[in-house]
Amino acid sequence: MFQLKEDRVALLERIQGPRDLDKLSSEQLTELAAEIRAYLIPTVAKTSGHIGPNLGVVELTIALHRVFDSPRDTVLWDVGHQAYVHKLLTGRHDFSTLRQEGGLSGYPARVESEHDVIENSHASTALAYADGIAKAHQVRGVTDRQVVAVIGDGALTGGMAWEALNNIAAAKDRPVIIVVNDNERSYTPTIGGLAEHLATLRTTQGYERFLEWGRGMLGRTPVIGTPLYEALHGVKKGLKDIVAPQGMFEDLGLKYVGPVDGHDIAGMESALRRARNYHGPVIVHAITRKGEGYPAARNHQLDQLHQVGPDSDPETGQPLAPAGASWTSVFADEMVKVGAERDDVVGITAAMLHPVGLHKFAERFPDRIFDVGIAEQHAVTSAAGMAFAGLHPVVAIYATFLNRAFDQILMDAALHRAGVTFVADRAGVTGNDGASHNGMWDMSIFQVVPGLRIAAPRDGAQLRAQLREALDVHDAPTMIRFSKGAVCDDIPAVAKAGGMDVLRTTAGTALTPDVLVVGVGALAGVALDVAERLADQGIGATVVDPRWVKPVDPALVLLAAEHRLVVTVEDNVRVGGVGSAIAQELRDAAVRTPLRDFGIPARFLDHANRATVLEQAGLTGQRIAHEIVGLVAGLGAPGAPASAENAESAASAASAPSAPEPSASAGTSESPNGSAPKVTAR
Ligand SMILES: Cc1ncc(C[n+]2csc(CCOP(=O)(O)OP(=O)(O)O)c2C)c(N)n1
Ligand SMILES: CC(=O)[C@@H](O)[C@H](O)COP(=O)(O)O
Ligand SMILES: [Mg+2]
Repeated sequence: MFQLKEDRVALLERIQGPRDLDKLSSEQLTELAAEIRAYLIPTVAKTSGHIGPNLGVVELTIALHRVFDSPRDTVLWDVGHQAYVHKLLTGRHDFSTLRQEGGLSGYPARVESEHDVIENSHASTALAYADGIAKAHQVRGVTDRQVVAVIGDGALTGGMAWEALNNIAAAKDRPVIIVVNDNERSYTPTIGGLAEHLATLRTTQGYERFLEWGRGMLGRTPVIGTPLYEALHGVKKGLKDIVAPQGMFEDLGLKYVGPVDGHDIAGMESALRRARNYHGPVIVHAITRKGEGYPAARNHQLDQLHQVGPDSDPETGQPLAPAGASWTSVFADEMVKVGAERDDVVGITAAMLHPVGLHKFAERFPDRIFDVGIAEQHAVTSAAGMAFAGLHPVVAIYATFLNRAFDQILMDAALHRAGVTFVADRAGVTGNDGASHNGMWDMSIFQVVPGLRIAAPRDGAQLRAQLREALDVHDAPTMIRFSKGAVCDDIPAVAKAGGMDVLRTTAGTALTPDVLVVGVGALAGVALDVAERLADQGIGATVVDPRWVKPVDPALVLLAAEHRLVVTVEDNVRVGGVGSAIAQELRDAAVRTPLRDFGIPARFLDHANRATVLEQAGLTGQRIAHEIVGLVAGLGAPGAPASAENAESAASAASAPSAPEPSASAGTSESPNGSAPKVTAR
């Protein structure tokens, strides 16, 4: 039974780097593994994080850092959500600030350690990195450094992984060591032919029985020692070769080592040494258990506590405070209703059935749900096929992961006018998962897709309505994007303008409608706050929610012409976002009203909670209103017609840096929008 003893970290404190592991006996290594679990479970319960995946790689990571010499040898983690043990063994012992502002990243981070390489939390990339590094070693004549990539069975279902395997297998003289961390799950059990094949390799009866016998007989007591263990391991391996057919990895040309008990440090070390000494492309197939050593995780039917917290109960892994309605839960419930009304509607997930809210639909319509594995590109094009054959697929994928399916949306869906609805969950700033999880680019990159229509609901009622509107479009792809977390309270419209909802006007006040504030999606509430603050300064504002942000509603252009300044507020990068699209429409219509767009700077943003990151980006009512007051002053006397000169003076008012830019990850790409946004004269 797992004991929660946060103070039991005596051995761990002695591990300042991987080489300190060499001094530990096998008994001490086992104790170290226990200490790591005892530390991570209560700590991550407080901070939030991926406890299940990390408890599944404790022994694997210890063995890996004993056999290889990071950072001389390069150790790569696919997704990287399972790199906490790696961090602990490379000198980072304080996880109390995990995923918090200024604290430890939940993924590898080069700024934290020379042992960290891949910061991107998008799955299925590690093998391509490994292939590239191995090729670089070959070109540069580097022969004394290993490249080791740890990839989960889930990440192995991603297309990029197979592109890399194809390349890695091509060169028998180019060493790449791939450790497949096979715990049979992504969040839920991994799907597809690959999962079946891994199961074949894993569950060959004779091999399994022998493994059990070997484990029992050996007990791995010191008295038996490594030589006998190695010998028996060789016998076990030989047996496996007899009973387990040559696997597809070997058919591909990769040396296959395993399957190995990933929780057996000595066994893993033996397998990793064999792989290291092979001097070619080799796969070590490690069998692990997600949440190992933590009953609350092992018994967690849904996803073995893929992630917990913040502020969850370390004994149970459950949140201490119940969560309210989220954007995702509103979507989940509406999909069940739609599913009952429309038998052409099907759901598609990329290995994230529950996180994207399709689990209820799946329970009700088990024949109309498709989990494609971590294969977003396949999800999109497969959906285009379904649309061609008469279905209306709803493809629910986090906005950040949808980025990788841009070409499929552009060419396989939009070019073919496929009636597919994409639901971009976690759109906008997500925060604690760091730079590669923010869904902050979708309304820019998908702006360029001909025929694609994009909706950004401001609340649950609008999400329900816009989902249905999207499902009524059969000759073009549609996209609905909404944030992570609690759904915004319903905001009623006071009027309509074209397809847009007017949320506030100056009617009934002494104010003239100087400013048109366009509040996009979840930031509609911020737009209303801006208008309230402007009114306090004697500036009249009209607030509109465009609802469908692509294409730009013609009524918005007309409204802009009736105001002296247009302001857009969006939870998306400014570059190429909704504000840019509206500005272009105003230019094309020769409407000279100056426009100021507020959005996220095109930078990689460090992890912090969503509210903090939005504040850092200046996306608060107070900051925006403050800047608008200056801009309106620059436009001249109230009621004076907007002019280029006035706009220029307003532009100079805007040129002074306003909000401090959000803290950015290392390697930040400067962007033209790195400086304060400017009013663009018409
Ligand atoms: C491209 C992409 N899609 C989805 C995700 C979300 N995601 C994070 S971890 C995970 C499951 C990964 O499964 P596996 O590789 O087996 O690792 P495990 O959690 O089992 O250790 C998924 C789908 C992601 N990180 N990247
Ligand atoms: C590692 C990964 O990609 C996801 O597990 C990520 O942590 C998403 O978390 P949320 O579902 O809480 O947004
Ligand atoms: Mg897995």
